[in-house]
Amino acid sequence: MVRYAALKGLYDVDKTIGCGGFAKVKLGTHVATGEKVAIKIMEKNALGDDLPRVKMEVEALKTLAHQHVCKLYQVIETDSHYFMIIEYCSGGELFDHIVEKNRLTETESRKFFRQIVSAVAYLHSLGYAHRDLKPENVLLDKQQNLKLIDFGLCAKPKGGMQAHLYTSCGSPTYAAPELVLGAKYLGSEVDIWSMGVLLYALLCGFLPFDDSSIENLYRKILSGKYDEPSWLSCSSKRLIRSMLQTDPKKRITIQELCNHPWITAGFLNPVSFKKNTNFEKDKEVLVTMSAICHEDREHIWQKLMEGSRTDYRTATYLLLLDRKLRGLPLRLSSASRTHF
Ligand SMILES: O=C(Nc1ccc2c(c1)CCNCC2)c1ccc(-c2cn[nH]c2)cc1OCc1ccccc1
Repeated sequence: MVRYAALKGLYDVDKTIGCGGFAKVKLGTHVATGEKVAIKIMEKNALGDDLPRVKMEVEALKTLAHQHVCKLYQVIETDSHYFMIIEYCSGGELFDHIVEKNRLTETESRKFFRQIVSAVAYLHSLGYAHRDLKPENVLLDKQQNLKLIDFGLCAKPKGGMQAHLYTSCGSPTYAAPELVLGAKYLGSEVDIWSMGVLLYALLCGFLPFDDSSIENLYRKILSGKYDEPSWLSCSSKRLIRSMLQTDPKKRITIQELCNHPWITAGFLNPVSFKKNTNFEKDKEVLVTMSAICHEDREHIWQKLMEGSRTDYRTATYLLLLDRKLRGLPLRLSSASRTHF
């Protein structure tokens, strides 16, 4: 039987490109537009207690729309599987990019780090904390733009960003001292620490706290002591110190980070967390869709607004919008008429 009957006619499925803990990522093609996508496949009964993470990720990604957050186009749920149709990031992991170049220059690091800060500032402005920021969760698209992935651990505390979280999660190597201690913590503050580890990895090519034994790793994190290689500039060292601050109350905040001299050096303006992608109403895209499915534009837009934001119609709209933003002609296969 066709392995993924639920995708038939909607997405062509190609090779597997990644296997995470409870998910497999395959390359795919959105049939109606011919656009490439990533298909994250999760087997329900293999998810176990990871099931809430999937629901958390879907809910978060449905809300989030930012140029540096990996876009969710569609969610298909069957009795046995979840399929998440996600933005194609052919640049692979930022981690591989760093390893390949040994380490990045200050200018290159700044370009990537500004994009991370912009994405995290946007998350925090909506009351979300990622809580699992690490190089493996930062992908690059074809234009070397950064895309944050894996919102399975992101939290939107009920009491807003000042409410304390307790679940210890994420990977120890990037975990802040208060997380390691199992103390109560603020999602926003642990994200700043993880971004400090990320910035260190960009500039140095290795991690500030690393040890094969988990006890030694924890001891190093709690000490807050790490090497400062000779090639680090003074301003880089100052910025990293302000992020890898063991006392979360003394740690730099996301707002201060957006305006930090190291971040703004060479740029005209501080990092803004304004997203430049909205779910804005695009006439040309709606005209293209209405030509195929013989519905008028308003009716299509209405259904898009009312829909769950994770159906084939939404995927088609967003992928056409992406094509337009890349200056490509809008095209739809007439066979797709029956699907939205
Ligand atoms: O599009 C994604 N990945 C991806 C696509 C194309 C290519 C590569 C990678 C690099 C490998 N050579 C072929 C080119 C892609 C998109 C989203 C997600 C994703 C979003 N939430 N969770 C996962 C994961 C993705 O991948 C995982 C991956 C696979 C191989 C290496 C690096 C990364």
